[in-house]
Amino acid sequence: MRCAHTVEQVRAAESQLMARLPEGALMQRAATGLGHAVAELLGGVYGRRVLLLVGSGDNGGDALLAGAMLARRGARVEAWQLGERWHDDGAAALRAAGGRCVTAVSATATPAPAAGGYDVVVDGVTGIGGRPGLRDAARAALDVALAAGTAGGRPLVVAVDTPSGVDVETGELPEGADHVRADLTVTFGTHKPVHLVEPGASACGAVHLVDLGLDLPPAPLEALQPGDVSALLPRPSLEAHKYTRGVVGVRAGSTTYPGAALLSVAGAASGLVGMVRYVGSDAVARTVREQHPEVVGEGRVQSWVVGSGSGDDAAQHLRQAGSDGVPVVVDADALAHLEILGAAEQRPPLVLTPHAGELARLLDVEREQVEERQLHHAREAAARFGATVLLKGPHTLAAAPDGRVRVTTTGTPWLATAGAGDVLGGVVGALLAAGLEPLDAASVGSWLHGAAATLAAAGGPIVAGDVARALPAVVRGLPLA
Ligand SMILES: NC(=O)C1=CN([C@@H]2O[C@H](COP(=O)(O)OP(=O)(O)OC[C@H]3O[C@@H](n4cnc5c(N)ncnc54)[C@H](O)[C@@H]3O)[C@@H](O)[C@H]2O)[C@@H](O)CC1
Ligand SMILES: [K+]
Repeated sequence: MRCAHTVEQVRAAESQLMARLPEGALMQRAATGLGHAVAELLGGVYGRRVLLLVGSGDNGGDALLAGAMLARRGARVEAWQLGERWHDDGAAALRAAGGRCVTAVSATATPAPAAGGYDVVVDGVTGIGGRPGLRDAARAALDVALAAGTAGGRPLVVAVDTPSGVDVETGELPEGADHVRADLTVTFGTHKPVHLVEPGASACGAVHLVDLGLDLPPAPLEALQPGDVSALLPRPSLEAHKYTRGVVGVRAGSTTYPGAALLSVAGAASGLVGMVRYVGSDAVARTVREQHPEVVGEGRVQSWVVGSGSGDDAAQHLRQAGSDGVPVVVDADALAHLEILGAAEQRPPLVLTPHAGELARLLDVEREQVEERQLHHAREAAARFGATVLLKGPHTLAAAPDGRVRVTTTGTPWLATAGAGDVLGGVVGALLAAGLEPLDAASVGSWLHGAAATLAAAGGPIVAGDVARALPAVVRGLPLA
């Protein structure tokens, strides 16, 4: 599991560990990891040109100590002091190693870059102690530094802990203000939300975690890894029969949108449960069975998938599904009718699967607000509706009512195609029927769906049905649990 902790949790764990270590040992651990990561990125150290942008806190201290390590190994290292003060021991170490320190850098007094430019700019302006946005001195220094590439092109950018200027706790970008965009972010101890949550995650580039040996509490934000998915995936036991594996019911599609029925069923019928039932008009049910002969009609189920392409029938389907008391995936047209299910405490467990526009309507905000503050709005909706919310997008979030969130890191931009959401709803419904808790079903379903899309796409275009067809191969390729 990739875990992201809050700044408060990180600080508590760091102070516990610091109390047991000699002074400065923890920062030295961080700086050593940072120095190695920069060396690896550059493919060597000797003769490389390194510029450190150094703020007033310990983030800058990390940069200075890593710079000293690189200077000792033959890099030409320069540090620009962007705050009124900086980490004195770090600056002394850099000087002792032969590095150059430029103090009192301001927006109006930005130094001329070294002749020949820089291979790498290390952003040590702010880390977990920073407020969102870049101050003028940092912005001006960054502009000058990024323009000072070598003959090989613009310098690479390595962010220390977090790209300065982004909101560490939420992954939000400061409105109207600037932030660093890194090629590589080297973080310490654990991930922070910005490393996993968009739009900030994209500003991190690749993320490298340096272990500090922190003793951390459970994380409020996680990203499943292949081994986690494998461990959570329901697998048939030796004694299994079709009913013990779970039965999922699909109430989706209509004569106007028969494709939604076919794709929801395709997701549900990708082999993760013992049986799939379809409930809808006779004409659509016939089409479904022509393409999926294994699908049967109405009867007992362990979960429902409701709403995609249901049109005017969505409310009625949701009421009927909700009256069974089994978990329900509420998608598309059904999202507008949640009140039909009564008060939160009377409802069966729900997984809502909105995209940003649908979630905006549910919360009565603008779509842009949801896109800019995805973590906030996913959590807000999960708490307000007492449901697991799968906010679909380039980096889908699964939020539980208790505040836990999982980020989906699989997927490909080719997945932005009509009907892909219908397949996802079917997969999540199947996992609910197979016995997973709503947060597990939503996050595992989304992970498998993204991985199936990547596998099917293989770098090229796909349609939604390809995702469902690739799903068994993704399951086969999971590491052994
Ligand atoms: N606490 C620890 O034990 C460890 C901390 N480490 C490093 O220390 C960092 C945290 O250090 P700090 O708590 O000193 O905080 P930071 O260095 O992240 O930033 C705080 C400083 O930046 C200034 N600042 C805040 N917002 C700013 C902005 N928008 N623009 C410019 N300056 C701004 C503040 O006035 C303050 O001086 C971590 O991110 C990590 O890099 C590591 O060395 C590992 C150990
Ligand atoms: K930084």
